[in-house]
Amino acid sequence: MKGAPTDQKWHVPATEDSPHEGGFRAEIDVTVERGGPRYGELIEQVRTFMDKVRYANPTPELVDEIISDLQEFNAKLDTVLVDEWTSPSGTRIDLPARGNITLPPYEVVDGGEHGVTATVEFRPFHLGGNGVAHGGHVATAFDDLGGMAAALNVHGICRTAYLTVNYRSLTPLSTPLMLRTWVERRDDRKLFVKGTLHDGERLCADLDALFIALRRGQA
Ligand SMILES: CCCCCCCC(=O)SCCNC(=O)CCNC(=O)[C@H](O)C(C)(C)COP(=O)(O)OP(=O)(O)OC[C@H]1O[C@@H](n2cnc3c(N)ncnc32)[C@H](O)[C@@H]1OP(=O)(O)O
Repeated sequence: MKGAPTDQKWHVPATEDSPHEGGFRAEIDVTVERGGPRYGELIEQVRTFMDKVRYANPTPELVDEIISDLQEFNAKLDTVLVDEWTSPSGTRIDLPARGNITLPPYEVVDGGEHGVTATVEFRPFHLGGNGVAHGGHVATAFDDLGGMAAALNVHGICRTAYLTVNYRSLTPLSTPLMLRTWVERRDDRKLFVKGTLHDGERLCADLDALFIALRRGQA
């Protein structure tokens, strides 16, 4: 179990009356095959690159060289672009944060209708200032894992209506932290979600959020 609970039914096949038009796809094609066995290493290299860029002070010559290398990489990827529904970044549930490069890497250790428990590690590039995590990245982790708790509770797609993060103490970088989210109350399509982020015993932040279960075909 890494980017999502693997004992849940993620692959939802489309039926005749649920065409792939408008709203979320009727068929969410979850597979751990796309991108191949080393796709996770690619994502990890991208994250490491962002860590280095955040802290490097390159010479103008090195900047020229890296731009040229990146242009080559981007041209290679241009030949294999697909839509969001079939890109491995975001659907590889076997990888930290489902292989989604935009998320702080987390690993789900438990997840179901009762809520989600995950370890999350903010990377050096998630720096806010003075050596600790940027509050926006903390909110991103809460949004994704709060949304996952809501989705597992209703067995459907949910969108964030509001998300309040209380920053209780500093959130360290490069440290395994424990993030928990759970649905405290459900009122029809409204899911009131709570969450906590701990560094050991210390509470770094907590969450109070509302997620709305989407109607069929809703964007
Ligand atoms: C596993 C991966 C998980 C990933 C999770 C990531 C989640 C995200 O980041 S989603 C992106 C950020 N969110 C958005 O862009 C949402 C933008 N907003 C919207 O699309 C809509 O406003 C949406 C869907 C939230 C609600 O719209 P809609 O479905 O028409 O519901 P609507 O009728 O307005 O509201 C439903 C109920 O919620 C209440 N509600 C809606 N928004 C709010 C709010 N901000 N505060 C309080 N109550 C609210 C309404 O009052 C209503 O209550 P009641 O049923 O008691 O009258």
